[in-house]
Amino acid sequence: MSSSLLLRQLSHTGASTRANFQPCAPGPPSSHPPRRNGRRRGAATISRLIDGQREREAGERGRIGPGAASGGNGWDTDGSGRDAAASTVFVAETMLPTRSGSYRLRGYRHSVDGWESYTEPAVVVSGRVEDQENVPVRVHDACFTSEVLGSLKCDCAQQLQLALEYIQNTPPGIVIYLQQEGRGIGLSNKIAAYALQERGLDTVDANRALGLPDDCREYSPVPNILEDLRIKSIQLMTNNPRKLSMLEDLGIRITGRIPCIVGPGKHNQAYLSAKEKRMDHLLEGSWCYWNHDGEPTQPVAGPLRQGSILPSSTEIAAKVRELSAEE
Ligand SMILES: Nc1nc2c(ncn2[C@@H]2O[C@H](COP(=O)(O)OP(=O)(O)OP(=O)(O)O)[C@@H](O)[C@H]2O)c(=O)[nH]1
Repeated sequence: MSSSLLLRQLSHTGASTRANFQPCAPGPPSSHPPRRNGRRRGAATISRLIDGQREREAGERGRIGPGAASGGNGWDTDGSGRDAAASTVFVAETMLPTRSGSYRLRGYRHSVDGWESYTEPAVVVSGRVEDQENVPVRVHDACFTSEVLGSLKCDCAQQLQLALEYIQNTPPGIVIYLQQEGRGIGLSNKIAAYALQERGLDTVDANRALGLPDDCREYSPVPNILEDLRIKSIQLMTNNPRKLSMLEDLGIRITGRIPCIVGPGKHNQAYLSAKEKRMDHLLEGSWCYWNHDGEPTQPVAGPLRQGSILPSSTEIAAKVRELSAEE
């Protein structure tokens, strides 16, 4: 999709330029975790690579790849003790020329289990974000099928492109890219869910039929990365109320929402409608996620809680066979 079309779509919701963007009125005092010693409760420490001994050791053991965050296992984000083992390490920065222009690209490593495993958040930066308020931020989760293969079944790749072009055209802004494929269930589980969607289930029921949560993403790297970049407050580029409230619960100051709506196509119409009807995504371009009573809207599905156990790959494969045979 061309840049101008994308910007027209933002313009439809009033967000085409920074000049005409009106941040939402802030909601009621949020339930941010209190800070201990000036630090956010639950915020992990950002340490530079030089301090990352355990992280280096984990790397040497070859444990790179989806960890607790992407599998959604063992990480409790309900506010009680999420700080225990999470930390984020800045690794390096480079300039990256792309089709949408040049960006600073920053690499991080993030662990929620004391570096037994880790994920690699990447951050795309446009303009000077340090010490700024109201910085447009897109928190984007991996979608191999659309971003690498060009799948038309969802809107993920277009949303990523929209965000990249937005921050390029109206800097400053950042895109935080997290390895949480399939809303956190992982690639093969998402493929299993797609197999069931071919048989008529929607994006929510397909996950449930496999015994998987609707959404088990967690965002613990985000406050650390914002802190590392000294970003004081953000305007979140999203249509997803769950993401807004989860980030707010992590202590992030959200001063506004920038809708991230892309036009529907033949192949993703059903998906977009399920996101709106079943997952409460704000796909009609509303500016505020706070409702008229000043309360944040409630997320429809919580993250996995500590101790939750996902079905094994054998169980998922058996379930797909069983449901296919029932037809
Ligand atoms: N389980 C599952 N995951 C999907 C499906 N289609 C896309 N995804 C994943 O969904 C994630 C993106 O989530 P979305 O619900 O599309 O959007 P969002 O990021 O929550 O909300 P926005 O910020 O408004 O984009 C990516 O990790 C994709 O890999 C699907 O049918 N099933």
